[in-house]
Amino acid sequence: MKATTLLSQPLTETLVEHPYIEDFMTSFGLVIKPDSNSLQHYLDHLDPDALEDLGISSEQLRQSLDSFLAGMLALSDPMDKVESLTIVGGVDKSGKAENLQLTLKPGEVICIVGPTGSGKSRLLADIEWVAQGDTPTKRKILINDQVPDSKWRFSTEHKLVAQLSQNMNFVMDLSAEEFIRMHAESRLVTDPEAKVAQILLQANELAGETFAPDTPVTSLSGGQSRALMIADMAILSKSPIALIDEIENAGIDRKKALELLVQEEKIILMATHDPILALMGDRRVVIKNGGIEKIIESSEAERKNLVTLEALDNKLLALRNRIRTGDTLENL
Ligand SMILES: Nc1ncnc2c1ncn2[C@@H]1O[C@H](COP(=O)(O)OP(=O)(O)OP(=O)(O)O)[C@@H](O)[C@H]1O
Repeated sequence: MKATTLLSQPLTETLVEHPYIEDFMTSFGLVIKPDSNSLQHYLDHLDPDALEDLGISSEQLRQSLDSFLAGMLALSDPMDKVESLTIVGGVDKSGKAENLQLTLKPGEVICIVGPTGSGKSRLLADIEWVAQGDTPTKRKILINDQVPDSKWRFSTEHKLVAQLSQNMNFVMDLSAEEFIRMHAESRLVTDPEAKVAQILLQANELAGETFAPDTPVTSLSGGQSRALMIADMAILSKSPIALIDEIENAGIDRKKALELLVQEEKIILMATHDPILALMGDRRVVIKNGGIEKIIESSEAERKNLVTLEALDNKLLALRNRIRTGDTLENL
């Protein structure tokens, strides 16, 4: 299903095929009915004054709907299986060749490390854009050892990378359960209710503080909304690559979060300088001056130190909790 067809066909068809559009409009206080007009016609004829009363402009609504539909269509379309992703080296900022070919497989966790401005985001962007020597780094990305089909690049329906961004700005007035159900509905899964239940369960396991299914998404804490989005990404997203900026220590079980994504056979790329997360990764890609300088495999000796680091982390977490509850730190 192309977004253009979705906009031009009669609403009687669109709303049956994509029931979540109705939920989307309802969440903004708008009514949409199945009739012979198209979604485009509906959007073009919304009363600007009524929208103003609802606190949203026509452009904002359109933008929000576009990104919402892109996400939904990406979720609902079957994808080819990605068995491997290969980064073919390009050049660093001085033009020096990287001279490497790095192959990543599903179930692997790769950390991207390097100083500020070194090119970590650029590497992630090269992967997301499926670069073919046409970015400043001149890197090339292969999928299953081949130059990939351009659909990965140009179609919002085949997203290679699912990104967990740092800020979760929920604009919709929905409960956690309704929000997840809306995602699940767009998938042709046999039992969407079971998926919804599974996501809520996993999210609660990841979140430090549990939340009820009827909690409005806007009332979730930072850790809870992140936990919800990680569980949603692991269980519903079909994108074979999960890209995660730092999973900060916002009351979320980072180890379980990673395990959940690994279990779903995704390639996980994480830009982080957190020692615990770095050691949980299989490999660390070190970026310097815009190029991949080296690749470090997490060693046994490093992994052993994970226990010590976790103990330190728990100690800091306990101190943080004391600060949170108004305690003082004279006695550690
Ligand atoms: N190989 C390269 N050749 C040319 N320009 C590059 C190369 N790699 C990165 N750059 C450019 O360098 C700038 C900084 O890179 P980037 O934003 O990826 O750094 P970063 O490591 O993510 O930084 P931060 O940690 O501050 O977020 C960007 O403008 C990026 O496009």
